[in-house]
Amino acid sequence: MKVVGITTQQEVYIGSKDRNFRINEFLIIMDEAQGDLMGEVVEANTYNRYIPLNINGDLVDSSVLESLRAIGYNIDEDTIYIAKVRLINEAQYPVETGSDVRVPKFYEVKDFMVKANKEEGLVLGLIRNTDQMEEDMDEELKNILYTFEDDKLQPQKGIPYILDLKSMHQYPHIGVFGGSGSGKSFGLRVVLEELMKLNIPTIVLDPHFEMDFSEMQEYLPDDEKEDFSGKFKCLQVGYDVGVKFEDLSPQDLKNLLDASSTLTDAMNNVVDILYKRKDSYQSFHDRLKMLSEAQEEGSQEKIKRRIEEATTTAETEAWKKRKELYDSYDKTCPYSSVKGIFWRLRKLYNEGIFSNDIHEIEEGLKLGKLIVVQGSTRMLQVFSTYLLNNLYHKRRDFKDALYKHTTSDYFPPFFIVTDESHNFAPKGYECPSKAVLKEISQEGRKYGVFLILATQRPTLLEETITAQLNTKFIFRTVRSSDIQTIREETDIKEEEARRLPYLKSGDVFISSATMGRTIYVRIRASKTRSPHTLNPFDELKKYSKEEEEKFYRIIKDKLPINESQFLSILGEVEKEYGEAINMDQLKEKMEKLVESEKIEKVATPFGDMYK
Ligand SMILES: Nc1ncnc2c1ncn2[C@@H]1O[C@H](COP(=O)(O)OP(=O)(O)OP(=O)(O)O)[C@@H](O)[C@H]1O
Repeated sequence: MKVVGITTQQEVYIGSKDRNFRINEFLIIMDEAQGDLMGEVVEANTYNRYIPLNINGDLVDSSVLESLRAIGYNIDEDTIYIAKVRLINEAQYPVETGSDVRVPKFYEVKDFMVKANKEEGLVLGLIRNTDQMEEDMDEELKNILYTFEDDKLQPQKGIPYILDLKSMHQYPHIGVFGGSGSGKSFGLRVVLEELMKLNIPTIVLDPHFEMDFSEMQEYLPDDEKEDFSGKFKCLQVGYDVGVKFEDLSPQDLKNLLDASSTLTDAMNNVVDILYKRKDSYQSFHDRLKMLSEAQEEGSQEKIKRRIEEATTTAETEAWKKRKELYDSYDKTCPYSSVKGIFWRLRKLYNEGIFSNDIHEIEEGLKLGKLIVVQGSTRMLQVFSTYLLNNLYHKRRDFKDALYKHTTSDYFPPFFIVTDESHNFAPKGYECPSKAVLKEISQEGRKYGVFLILATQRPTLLEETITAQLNTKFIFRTVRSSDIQTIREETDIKEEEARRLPYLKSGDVFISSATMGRTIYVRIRASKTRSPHTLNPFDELKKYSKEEEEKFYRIIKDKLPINESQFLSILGEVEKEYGEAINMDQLKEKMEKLVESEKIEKVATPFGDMYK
């Protein structure tokens, strides 16, 4: 392997007769004047005279061919391999043409590639095209992961990619970008497994109900299986967790109502006026209700008449209360805004938001657990605003108290992870969850609160947040507007950007400030799997088989059954089956059992007999 053609201080071409190059592999150029120079292949080509070389649309740099010829390559006969190599550090002078090139030893690249040990970092995958350096790699870096490729679990061949967790103190946030099916969720799962391994408190917003870690991948050998059950907890908004109304500040309440559906200025005003400290849901609800009912009457006279016409003391009292509210607030709180707030409040209540609190989440985080908060995107938008504000401020108060030498309850540093993050921090319009995420993206570092934000559409994510994501995982991306955003927001090179639409699922460019460059990685095989991995068609088959089994168990003891007996057994079957069944359905189910040869059907003078 030799340097060929015109060189610069940053870039050279390398030619070889017998060794094909791979993108992203490292090579060492032995420059006689400047010593060893490390470079990375950014483009690999083969040249054969019958097929003109064409790099990037330009016809081959004739200097490359000339110098190949000059240093003894038979370019008319042989196939020649050519690599474009970018130096890791700029050379002082242009590289000497004709310099020999060799593959580096592990210790020569170690500083570029390994920044943390496996006990303290996140073991996320394998650095692609580093297999040649594996032999003399440190023992503790060997055999620490598997990849899953070509439908098989593959042993580690190359240098592991270990994300340096401690460096996050300096470079705190991570972005995960990639189109549908590119391996984003799978990658997130691996990150979360690693966070659990290290007992890092983590909160995951999971709109897809997929971040469950109970099921192991089928491909995993027994000795690799790991029980995560004590390390994570899935909690559903509205069932397991919610907002304790009594703890809400007026701003929290406004955020919640706004997340439910946008508040006008007048509505904001209504909350400021009508919401009292220590209000319970019921007391606030009743105040809104009674005021709006009084406003519906339309005037003080009409309300007075209601008081006079009341037939019971309770009714009189209720209308007196309404009158009081009407006198105090009618002028400042327009009816439509009161109704608007009332309607939004009811909606949140009906969704169960106020039925619980976040105690379980706080306790889980304090124990170093991964807490998965599940709910529809809308519910999570509403709830996360409250939750994140709350947790972030708890952590902030604790740290601030430390600085000020005052006391505050301990609250640990933690990660916030979410898929579909553009829904929580959209570009171009305001939403309550965006404000808190923006604040954390800008200030979280100080307090030890870290973000991992995944999205299919980086273009739709709030720009000021994207700019704060110091480490970016870039999976396959096809949409040109997203590729453009990625190019603007990361240091990926033009050659890498061109490869983005063709990346395999699970292959990723990791652009990180710690590494100072982009690294091409295969995400390791996850240990656990998503509960949704069952193919929908297999699911259909499984479901109907289970249903058939269930029906068979019920009917087995009643055989033989004549068609004429259907009506008499229907009630009993229905009861045991637990669902309403009519005569036609009963017959259909019996026919299915005949079809699958579980039972037999014979014709008799009294109709069909099943046995
Ligand atoms: N590192 C990997 N190793 C092995 N298989 C992978 C890897 N990454 C992804 N896959 C496979 O590719 C498929 C798609 O991956 P995944 O579900 O993570 O995509 P996605 O980017 O999250 O898509 P979407 O945004 O639509 O959910 C999965 O079936 C998964 O099994």
